[in-house]
Amino acid sequence: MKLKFTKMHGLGNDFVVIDGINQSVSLSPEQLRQLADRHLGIGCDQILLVETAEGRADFRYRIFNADGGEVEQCGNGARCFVRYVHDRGMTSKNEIRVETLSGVIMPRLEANGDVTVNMGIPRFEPREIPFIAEQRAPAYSLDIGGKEVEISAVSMGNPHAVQWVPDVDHAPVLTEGPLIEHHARFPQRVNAGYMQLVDRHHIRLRVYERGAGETLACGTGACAAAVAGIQHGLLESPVKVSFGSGDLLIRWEGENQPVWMTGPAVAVFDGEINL
Ligand SMILES: N[C@@H](CCC[C@H](N)C(=O)O)C(=O)O
Repeated sequence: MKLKFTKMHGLGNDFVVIDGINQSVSLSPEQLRQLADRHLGIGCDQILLVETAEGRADFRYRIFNADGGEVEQCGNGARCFVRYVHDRGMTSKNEIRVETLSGVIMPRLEANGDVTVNMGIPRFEPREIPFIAEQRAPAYSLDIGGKEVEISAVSMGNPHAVQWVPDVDHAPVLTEGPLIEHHARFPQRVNAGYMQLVDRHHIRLRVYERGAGETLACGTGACAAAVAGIQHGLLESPVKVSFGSGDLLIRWEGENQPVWMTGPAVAVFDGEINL
């Protein structure tokens, strides 16, 4: 099968974006892993598949991690998705409704080319994350190989475990991240975020992503970290979230309110691959 694709990224979190409306696409987990492989395929953190909506939205978009697993949500991917459908003339609307596995999100293309996304309402109830705990708490203690680590658990449609560290540059992201990702108390695995407080409106963040490893940036991770910091009274909206590769702006007015994320989306090249 010959497949047309576009390589895109949001702050270096990179994607292979595939138009499943104008070409017929059916990809096995093995083919998805091949596309994502940086040596044997194109290379990316996630594969984004653009499809026709089933409900009353403008589009449906499906997200697959580099390990081939389908997931509910992707913040950087949502911004790239909007640039993709605009750049191809697939819509002329600046604000579009997009179906994802975790519900409808509403991204908006800004005049300067950045994209703002209403990422939906964060969830904290353990069963909604899902996370095994008797009841909701602002923080939980996790046993990571004999060491107790304090995390906040948040769902942005996908699961996140966020912790504070004094210095992200020296955080144990690569050693501890995989243990948190596969921790038995997260039955669907989890994205592990490490945040350093800079001031009440600014954090630095690294994320070990479920199914992809550490990425250069994570949009839902930025939302989850900002929300956890605001809930703990350490941060105030708006929050600038800095990755090594650039910044996202996150706004959240509190419980039962949606999280808004603004940031860039970049197309790198178009290509065609034989699978
Ligand atoms: N990079 C994404 C998140 C992609 C999905 C995540 N790895 C998961 O498994 O939930 C983002 O920008 O949010």
